[in-house]
Amino acid sequence: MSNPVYLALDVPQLDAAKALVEKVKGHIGGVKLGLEFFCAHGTHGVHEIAHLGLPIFLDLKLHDIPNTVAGAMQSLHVVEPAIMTVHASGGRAMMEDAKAAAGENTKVVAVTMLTSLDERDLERTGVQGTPHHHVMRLAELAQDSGLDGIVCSGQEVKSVHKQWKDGFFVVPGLRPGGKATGDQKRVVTPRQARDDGASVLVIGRPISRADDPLQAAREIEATL
Ligand SMILES: O=c1ccn([C@@H]2O[C@H](COP(=O)(O)O)[C@@H](O)[C@H]2O)c(=O)[nH]1
Repeated sequence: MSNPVYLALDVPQLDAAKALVEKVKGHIGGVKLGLEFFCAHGTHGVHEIAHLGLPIFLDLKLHDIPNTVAGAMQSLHVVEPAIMTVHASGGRAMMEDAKAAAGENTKVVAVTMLTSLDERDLERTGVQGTPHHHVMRLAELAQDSGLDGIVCSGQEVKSVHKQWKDGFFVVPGLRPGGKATGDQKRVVTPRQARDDGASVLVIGRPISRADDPLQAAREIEATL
């Protein structure tokens, strides 16, 4: 089985980002580039990281009207990402159009509820119910919209996997035992998420901010 760990490369300098990937590359399965990286380096930066030879997950969490999101997906064909994200709360038409506009080798997955939020945060945005209920509802919508899978926390992935047998599940908010959670609220260990059905494990700061990123990546790999 290939390594499910995608390193979240939330590093502003391109040279530092490339050096980090070179260092840990034998112990990860892919690289996740998000807003911080893309706003600083755009498609040029994505190409530079892609040249290092690992699959690219472009996590831009697109959320706009269907026509705009479809246009953005088309513009991003040039970087041929293996995985891309849109927000499930953008609705069915937006997700359908995003999938139709994506490159044929790109999996499109929908962010359900950010792992930095808990039930109280949900309530404050006017949504009633538990995170579990909210994620299950948005997962069903993403599936009905023809997407490949969703992004959810490790606390929901087991239930989602039962409901959507062949779905592709991306799980961030992962912390090896005892590591600082920072801004993440719905957290599990990488091993727990993998055992519960995650297809991709997104891990950033536990590797990128470790005193020794290579050792941190090796230790995580050894738990899987
Ligand atoms: O719900 C979500 C969706 C995306 N993310 C992204 O994953 C990484 C997590 O980084 P850590 O340093 O391991 O916390 C980050 O790039 C987020 O943008 C998420 O955390 N939660």
